[in-house]
Amino acid sequence: MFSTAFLDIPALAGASGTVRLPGSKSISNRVLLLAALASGTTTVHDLLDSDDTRVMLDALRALGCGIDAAGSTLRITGIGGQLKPNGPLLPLFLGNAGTAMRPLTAALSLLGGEFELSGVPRMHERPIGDLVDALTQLGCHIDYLGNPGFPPLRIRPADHGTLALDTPIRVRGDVSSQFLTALLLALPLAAGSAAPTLGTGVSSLPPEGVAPPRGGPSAGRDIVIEVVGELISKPYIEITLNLLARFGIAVRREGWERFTIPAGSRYSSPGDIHVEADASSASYFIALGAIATGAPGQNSIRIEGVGADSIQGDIRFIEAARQMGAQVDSGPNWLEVRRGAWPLKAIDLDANHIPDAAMTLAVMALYADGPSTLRNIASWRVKETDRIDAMANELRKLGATVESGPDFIRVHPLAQAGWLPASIRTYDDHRVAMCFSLAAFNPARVPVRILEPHCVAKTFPDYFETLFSVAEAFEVPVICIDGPTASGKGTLAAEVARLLGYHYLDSGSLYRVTGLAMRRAGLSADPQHEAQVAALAAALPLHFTEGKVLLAGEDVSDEIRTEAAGMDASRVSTLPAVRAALLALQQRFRQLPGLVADGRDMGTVIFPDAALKVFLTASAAQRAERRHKQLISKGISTTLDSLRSDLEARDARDSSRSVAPLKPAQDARHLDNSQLSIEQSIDQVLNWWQEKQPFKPA
Ligand SMILES: Nc1ncnc2c1ncn2[C@@H]1O[C@H](COP(=O)(O)OP(=O)(O)OP(=O)(O)O)[C@@H](O)[C@H]1O
Ligand SMILES: Nc1ccn([C@H]2C[C@H](O)[C@@H](COP(=O)(O)O)O2)c(=O)n1
Repeated sequence: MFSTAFLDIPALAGASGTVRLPGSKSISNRVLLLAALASGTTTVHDLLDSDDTRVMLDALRALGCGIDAAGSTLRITGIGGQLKPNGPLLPLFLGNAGTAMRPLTAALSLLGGEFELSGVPRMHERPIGDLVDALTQLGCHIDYLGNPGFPPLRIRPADHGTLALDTPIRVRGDVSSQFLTALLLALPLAAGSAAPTLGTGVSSLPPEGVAPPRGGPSAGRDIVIEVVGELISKPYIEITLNLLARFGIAVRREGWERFTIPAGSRYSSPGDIHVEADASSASYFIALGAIATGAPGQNSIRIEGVGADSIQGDIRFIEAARQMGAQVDSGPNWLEVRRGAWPLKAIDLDANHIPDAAMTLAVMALYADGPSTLRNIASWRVKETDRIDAMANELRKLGATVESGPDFIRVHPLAQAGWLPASIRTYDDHRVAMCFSLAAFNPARVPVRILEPHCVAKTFPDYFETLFSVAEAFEVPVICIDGPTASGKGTLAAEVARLLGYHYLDSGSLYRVTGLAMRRAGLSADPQHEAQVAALAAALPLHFTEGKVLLAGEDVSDEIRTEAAGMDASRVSTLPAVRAALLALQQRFRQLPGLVADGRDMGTVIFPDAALKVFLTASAAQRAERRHKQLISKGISTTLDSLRSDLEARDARDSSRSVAPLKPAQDARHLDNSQLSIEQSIDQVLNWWQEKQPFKPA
């Protein structure tokens, strides 16, 4: 995941290949709650691992569920609809996860116990009043701890004997379908008791030491929910009903107005359950297939984990994408998408059935042949942010003309000359971040800056990595930092790479490993061994992982850092055949979203077209002192004098060799950091980099 302050996506030329997407958020959090309420153990496969599922899991753990994770499989031992009695007040933090806040509010109101449910500030602006009204009408006790109608909430135990289950429970369906989902998921707690009943006559005794089952005299009867107002986002209700059925609750539906949970309903674990890949997340890659072309013969994006027969409503995004011109093929659990009509065809769509995925259409509209209108999307205004305003603002920054109203957005396409390089604000909304990445395919070849890209952690932590695995840039940006030994190149380059979210190449380590391999093979850095050492360099079984350098699986990170290994590297690097053998390996590090490379010839030979080249120096005295400190801190004893004469010898050899000598590139910027702190050097390089970027401040 990119945890940087911003992520610059260079202009993208095309995309092709296969992506496997993370599990559906909607299915994951519903399955987690149902598994928690059921008795027995449920094994969940391919669960989404994200912020929203993490807050749900934390809450369920706090409620007493057993949770064991192994790879992409999770085993949940449910509480069987029973809380341990007389627990203390339990505070539960639910982040910005509506799929946790709403259903847990309903379930905890019926479970008994005292709870305080809170979230991030935006969660405290997301309405929950209609659900609280429905639960209060039923006899549950919920208090607002902040603004009426919004979390945070305090929940106190309800008296199950007095729950008003004789009359239908009425809930509004026109603000968020999650209110109805919450009731459907939770109300079997009141219907599923096996205590004496009015309707079925079934009875049994609770196990010893466990609180009496929910329900009391009101249990054992059908529970009816009536929807007030036109129900929005119906496909999400279908997911809810589908999963309830998997857990043994067969809800009867009459139209979209009336839902009946049959008397005696009781959650029963299906044992194993698989989570489909997220259809809303698939929308970005369906759009990618529709917008981008790939190399000849690789002209499609294949999406694995979800197919057209998905139970998720957002799968109907495919219909909208097809309407805009995408060619979509599908099979069991896969989709394949390629560009059809180009430019895309403008669309006028009632997008009420695909509210989340429809945001992707708003960005696709920039590539269309006329204005596109998305209607009936008032729910966008009460999501992670006001998505109508957010999309309109950010699309305008790209240069687009956008009209919007209470429940619609109209986006005009952009001509090549109209595209602007924009810093996209993401409003802590994962979907804003993800869909605006598609703007990087613009024909004007301007880059796109995504601010706070880590917000994708809500549902798709590796979104950008997945995009970059199939996308191709016109040019991947490179920053080169060359200079003599111990000038601080590595320290500076690694930190600049981290702050920009770029890859990092420590080219010296390749020469150091070659020197080590040479020694181990009993060779020397002399012309008579040049071909053999070059052959070793060309086939180095090298692997970089978590800051370690592995040679044929062996961790050689420390061994290559000694002064003797540095000298060997310096010697081996004078051999032209070795340098040639390492050329392609170094250039392969140039990958999206960018690269920071340090060494001696990064700017002169390996990446001569780099956008920024820095030649870093410091006085020999300073460098010897820094290296001395560095070695002493590692417990290696040495003297300042010997270090200084070694580094001067190394500088002399590196600068005087015939091939790719250490020297500043003609267009390099010089930075003498003798009197600068590490932070000052980093700031200087980042300022130089920013000066080269076309983005206006956000
Ligand atoms: N501006 C600076 N001020 C003070 N110390 C610094 C500065 N930059 C780097 N250092 C310190 O100097 C030491 C050497 O830095 P570093 O290993 O990054 O140098 P290098 O140029 O990559 O060396 P080599 O080429 O030998 O790998 C480190 O301990 C680092 O913390
Ligand atoms: N691009 C490079 C990088 C390194 N070398 C050689 C010369 C150095 O003395 C030696 C070790 O490099 P360090 O790890 O100290 O950066 O490797 C080179 O020739 N070209």
